Amino acid sequence: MNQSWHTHNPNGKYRVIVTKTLPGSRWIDILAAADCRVDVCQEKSVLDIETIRAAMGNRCHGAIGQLTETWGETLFTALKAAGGTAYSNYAVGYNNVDLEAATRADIPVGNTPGVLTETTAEMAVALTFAAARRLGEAERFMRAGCYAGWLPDLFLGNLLNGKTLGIIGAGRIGTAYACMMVQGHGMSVVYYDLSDNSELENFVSDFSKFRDARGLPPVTCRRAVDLEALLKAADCVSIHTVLDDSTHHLIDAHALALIKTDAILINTSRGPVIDEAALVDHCRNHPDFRVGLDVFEHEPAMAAGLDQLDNVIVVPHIASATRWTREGMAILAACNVAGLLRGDPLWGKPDILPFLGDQSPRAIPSIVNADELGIAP
Ligand SMILES: O=C(O)[C@H](O)CO
Repeated sequence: MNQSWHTHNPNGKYRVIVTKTLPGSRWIDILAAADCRVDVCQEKSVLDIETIRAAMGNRCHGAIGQLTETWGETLFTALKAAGGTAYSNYAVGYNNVDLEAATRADIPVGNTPGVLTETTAEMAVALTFAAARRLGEAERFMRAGCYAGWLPDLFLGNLLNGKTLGIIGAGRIGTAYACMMVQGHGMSVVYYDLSDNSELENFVSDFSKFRDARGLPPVTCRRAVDLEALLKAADCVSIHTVLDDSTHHLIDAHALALIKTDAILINTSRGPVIDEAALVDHCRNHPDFRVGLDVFEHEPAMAAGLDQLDNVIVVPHIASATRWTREGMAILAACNVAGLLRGDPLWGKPDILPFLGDQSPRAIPSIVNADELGIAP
C-alpha cells in the first residue's frame, strides 16, 4: 500500500478495499460500524487488475469496485485467497463483472439498484430534448458569436409531443423514462423487451383516460413484436437494456438503416450496445438523424469522427451523476459489503430506499448472483 490509499478505522477486524473515493461519508460510517478497516484508493485513473490484486494483498475480506474495472477470474480468485467473502460493484450495471468467476469463488456480487432510476431517466430526457432541439449546436453557435438576430428557420428541430417513443429494454430505468415522456410530452410508447410490462401498459392506458377527459388525443403503449418493428415505428429510440452477448452491437448498421432518417437515438445504458463506427457513418450520411450519448463503445474514447458531428450530443457517462444518487450508490455498496461480512439476510424487497434513511436495515440490499450461490431469500 502506498500513499495513494487512505485508511479509515485502521483497527477494524475486517479489511475492505474501495478502488475509488466515493461521494458522501455515510458509507464509511456503515463499514466502520461493521468493524471494517476501509482502505480507499485516491487515484482518479482506472486501476488495472494487478494494482487491485496488489492492494488486496493476503488479507482482504471485501471490496467495492468500479464499472471501469474488470472483475473476473483473477480478482475473484485473489479476493478469495485473501479471505474475501464480499464484493459490491459501485453501479447498478455489472457487465464488468464475470459472475460465473465470482460464483466459482463463492463470492456474492452486490450492485446498487433503485437509486439511479429517476436520475438516469432524467438524463435520458435531457439528452432527448438536447438532440431534438439541437442544443449542442445552438450553444456552440452562440458562444462563437454567430447569432446575428432571430430568424424563422434558425435551428429548426423536432417536436416530440404526440410522437412515438421506442424503448429498448423496459426495465426500471426504461419504464421511468417512458413514463416521463408519456406524461410530460404526450408520447405513445412501443417497447422491446423479453417480457410484457403490464405496469407500464396500464399506466399509459390510465393516463390516456385522464387525457381524454381533458379533450387531449390518446396515448398508447404496446410491446413490439420484434426489434425491427420498434425501429421502424419510433420517432425517438432510447436504449435501456443491459449489455451482454445478446445486446452487443444490437444497434448496428443494419438496425440504423431501419430507423426513420429524422429520428432521435439516445443511449444511457452501455456503449457497446451500439456499433459506434457504424453510427458515425450513419450520422454523416443522415444530418437530420440526431443522437444523444452518455456512454461509448470504448469508453473513455469516442469512435473516430464522432466528436465532429453536429447532429450528435455527447456527455461523459454522467446519467447517474446527482449527489443524492451517487451518495445513495455508495451507501448501498457499503451495506452490501457490511451486510455480507456480518452475515445479514438478503433484503429481498423491491424498495431499496429504506437503506438511505437514518438507520439502514440490517440486511444486504442487492446481490446479483444470489440464486447461483443458493442464498436468495
Ligand atoms: O450502471 C451504472 O450504475 C451506471 O452506468 C453508472 O452509474
